[in-house]
Amino acid sequence: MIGRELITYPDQRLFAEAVAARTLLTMNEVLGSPDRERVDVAVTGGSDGTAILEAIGASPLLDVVDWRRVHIWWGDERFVPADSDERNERQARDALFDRLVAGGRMDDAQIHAMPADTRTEQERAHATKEETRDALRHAAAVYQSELVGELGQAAAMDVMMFGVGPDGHFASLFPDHKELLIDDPDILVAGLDDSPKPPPTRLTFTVPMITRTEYLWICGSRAAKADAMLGTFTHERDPHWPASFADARRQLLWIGDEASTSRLRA
Ligand SMILES: O=C1O[C@H](COP(=O)(O)O)[C@@H](O)[C@H](O)[C@H]1O
Repeated sequence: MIGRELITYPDQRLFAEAVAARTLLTMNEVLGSPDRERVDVAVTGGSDGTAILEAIGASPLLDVVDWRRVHIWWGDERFVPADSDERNERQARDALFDRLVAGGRMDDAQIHAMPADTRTEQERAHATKEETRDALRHAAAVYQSELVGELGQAAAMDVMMFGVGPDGHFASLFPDHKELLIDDPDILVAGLDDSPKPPPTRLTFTVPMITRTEYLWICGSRAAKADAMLGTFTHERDPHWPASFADARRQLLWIGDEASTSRLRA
């Protein structure tokens, strides 16, 4: 495992602005490497993920990045219909990407959302457990094919940012759930139908996909995340603390505010 570092900002606003600036500068640095055509970034949902995307949109550094060379992916998604407000994609588009596309900075084809549940309400309501699992397996395979089609067999992100839940989950990898233990390097995306946080059906990057990232940041602000920041930062590959499985090739950071990192600094 690569060494981990903890960074603390005074409050949630400065935390979001700082992660936004770090993301933009890192994307620009990656794009500056010789022979580099594109940068691939996986974003996250939830309160911190959305605050960071809003801060990217408001950042004075927004245009240091050549957005025509940026590809956006998701580390996890709620497997619900495409128009559901629960979609991480919907929240991220509202917070940032719709504006970048409408303003001509990016093309919609650069935004790689995870598949939505295309079944009708009736089909979903009457589906057996096995039918729902089949739908999830199919959706996971579709996203994996898109990753491999775009980035090759060794598909990897340059930058991944994750929120951390109060229970220590990251992506849709939950405490003591079997998807967390997938270690087959050929399985990049998995589905689950028993998420303890609603909705129960979700898609998620697996640990092998996550840990081949260059820059990886676990982001959690506010007091509600204090236990999770402590538990995930101070354990390694502990199934009770999913984000403790985080690893990266170049940089691995836990980023919080004073309230969320209070127990780590005590
Ligand atoms: O359900 C999810 O939760 C986590 C954390 O969300 P938060 O609101 O507690 O910050 C999020 O990172 C993940 O993408 C999302 O699907």
